[in-house]
Amino acid sequence: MAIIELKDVSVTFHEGDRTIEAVRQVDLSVSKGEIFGIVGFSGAGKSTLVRTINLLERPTSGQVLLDGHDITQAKGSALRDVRKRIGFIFQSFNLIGNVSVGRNIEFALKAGNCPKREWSARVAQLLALVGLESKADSYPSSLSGGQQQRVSIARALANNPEILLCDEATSALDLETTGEILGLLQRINRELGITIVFITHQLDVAKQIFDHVAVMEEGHIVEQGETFDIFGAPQHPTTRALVERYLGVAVPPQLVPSLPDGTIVELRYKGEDALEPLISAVARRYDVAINVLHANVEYFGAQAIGVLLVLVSGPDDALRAALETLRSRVFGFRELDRESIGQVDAGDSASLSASENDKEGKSRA
Ligand SMILES: Nc1ncnc2c1ncn2[C@@H]1O[C@H](COP(=O)(O)OP(=O)(O)OP(=O)(O)O)[C@@H](O)[C@H]1O
Repeated sequence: MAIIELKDVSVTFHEGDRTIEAVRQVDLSVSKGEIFGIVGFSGAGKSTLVRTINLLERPTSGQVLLDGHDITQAKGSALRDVRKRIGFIFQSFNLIGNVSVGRNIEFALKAGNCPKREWSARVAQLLALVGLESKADSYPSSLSGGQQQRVSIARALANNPEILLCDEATSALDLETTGEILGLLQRINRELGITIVFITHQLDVAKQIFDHVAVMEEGHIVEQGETFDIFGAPQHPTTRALVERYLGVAVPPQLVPSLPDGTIVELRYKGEDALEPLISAVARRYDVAINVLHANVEYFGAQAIGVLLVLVSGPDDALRAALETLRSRVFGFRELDRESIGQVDAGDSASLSASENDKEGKSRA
């Protein structure tokens, strides 16, 4: 059952003479209890879209539904109720620096009308949940980034929300701490049944925890579905760029001129399919040479996706027949242009990361 539905949602900003269509006609449905991810280029509209869910941003048109109820125009106590049902965590933690960790959480309890006599027990319970039992009296500045994000998670859960929105919640953290925070969020999702909507530009995050994913570009959702399907067989160029960069199928440019004649093909396959026997069988049957240039296997949840870059060479007819057989036996098949293969990685990685420069550029725009 859908806990969040966005129907034909658009958000338009006006800055002087400029009109910015940050979100365009988005339809989205998030099921109760899942972890739903939104990925895309910097400036694609991800944050704006997610902010419409708790009405931090009002849609210019379209509807936001929570549990089937239209909340788009919620005001006053109805709006407070919506906000209570939805927790929010950010990349920058947003803790109040001059009060203790415990007080940070108490502010949220107060805002949610929790009786004062229950505060101290609730703070202890929340800090235990995030593994920071001993930190109630510490100040945020004395904590590591990962610990600060744990506090912000505890604060976001103070009023027992049904939904947790995470905006680049791990982007400021190192790899190990990211893994710990993702583990905590997964536990919160499973044990407390909290639905999570998570924005990220980090495919590593997406592949570890998303059940479903939506890919955004220029305000539109260009592709959405089960994470494994979307990343395993990406259809849209933006998704392909994300996946190609992540799976690292590019060949170093300096190697390209030295490759023998032939066709370079990217084969994508489900992890359990063994490709080696297929490759040797095809090579033997058509008397062509098949050289593996690059191989990679990545796990998306429990499922693996393999990518193999091969160079197939031989007489024209045999080559065509061999390629057709390979095409019919894998679930992703793409002939690559020699000129472009060596360049895929660098260009995409620069443009896909939500770097500080991107953000500064955006705020100047
Ligand atoms: N309050 C605002 N006023 C004007 N323009 C805005 C506002 N908020 C966002 N925008 C613009 O809307 C577009 C989408 O921004 P948004 O922050 O939603 O993208 P994003 O995909 O989350 O990017 P990032 O990953 O860099 O955070 C951008 O062009 C941005 O400059």
